[in-house]
Amino acid sequence: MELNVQSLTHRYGDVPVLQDVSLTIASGEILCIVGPSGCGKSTLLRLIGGLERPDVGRILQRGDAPEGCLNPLTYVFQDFALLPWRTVAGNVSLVLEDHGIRGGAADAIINDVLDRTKLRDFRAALPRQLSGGMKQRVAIARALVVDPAVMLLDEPLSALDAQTRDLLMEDLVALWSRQPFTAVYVTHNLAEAVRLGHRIAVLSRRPGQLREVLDVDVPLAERRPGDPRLEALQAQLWQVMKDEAAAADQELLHV
Ligand SMILES: Nc1ncnc2c1ncn2[C@@H]1O[C@H](COP(=O)(O)OP(=O)(O)OP(=O)(O)O)[C@@H](O)[C@H]1O
Repeated sequence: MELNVQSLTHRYGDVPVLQDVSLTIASGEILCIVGPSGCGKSTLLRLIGGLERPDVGRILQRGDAPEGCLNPLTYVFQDFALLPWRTVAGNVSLVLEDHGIRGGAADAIINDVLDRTKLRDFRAALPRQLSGGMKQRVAIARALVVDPAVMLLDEPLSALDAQTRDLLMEDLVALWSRQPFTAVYVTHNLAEAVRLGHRIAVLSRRPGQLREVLDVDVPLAERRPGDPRLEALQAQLWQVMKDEAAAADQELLHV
């Protein structure tokens, strides 16, 4: 399924947050959204996911969701948002229960997704027993279990240390390589964007306007930390963002 974001403009009270943002997210593509702090990245994701309605503009979903898709759009948040009293398998199964899928049919789907996210040995663990990286794997498994048409990820790795972030990025690439998914991935981390995005959309400071969309021509599976092609792209991104980030920083200081 392709997403077509058309001329989104949004404000909260007197504060304009997004200004005339248009984007297309192709089926099977990971689009990263970067931009200075407070420029409206999370707002854009919420509008795309239908959690809020834009003041102006619209989001069109084109094409069919995958066969077996239970929810066309699913979220992965920075803070994992797991139910602490449910096991790993229990957190992942919740949405299946909501759809009336139980017993053997549910087990087969859960086992598959736990295998794909390297969680099979942890199915009976509770969230409090897990590291941050494992908790986020559970959140990713919970998002994948509905076979979404599009995954919406809001700073999913920001709460994790650098090594864990790197492992999770490898896992996301492996997941995508095995079974490509469509994703919109918000991050303030440019290294993450060049590692995971097929394209990277750069927003200006608030109100966020689309400054540039860069293609990352290196195949996902070939991307490694320290790759000079990715570092050059990251430098190019920073060049686009630098003045905007500095201005956004000043705004925050003087509020
Ligand atoms: N529900 C809301 N009500 C009022 N203002 C809001 C609401 N949500 C966000 N804002 C404001 O809108 C602006 C954009 O917020 P948003 O979280 O979308 O930006 P962001 O780019 O994701 O920020 P960050 O990089 O800091 O996470 C900010 O000024 C924020 O304070």
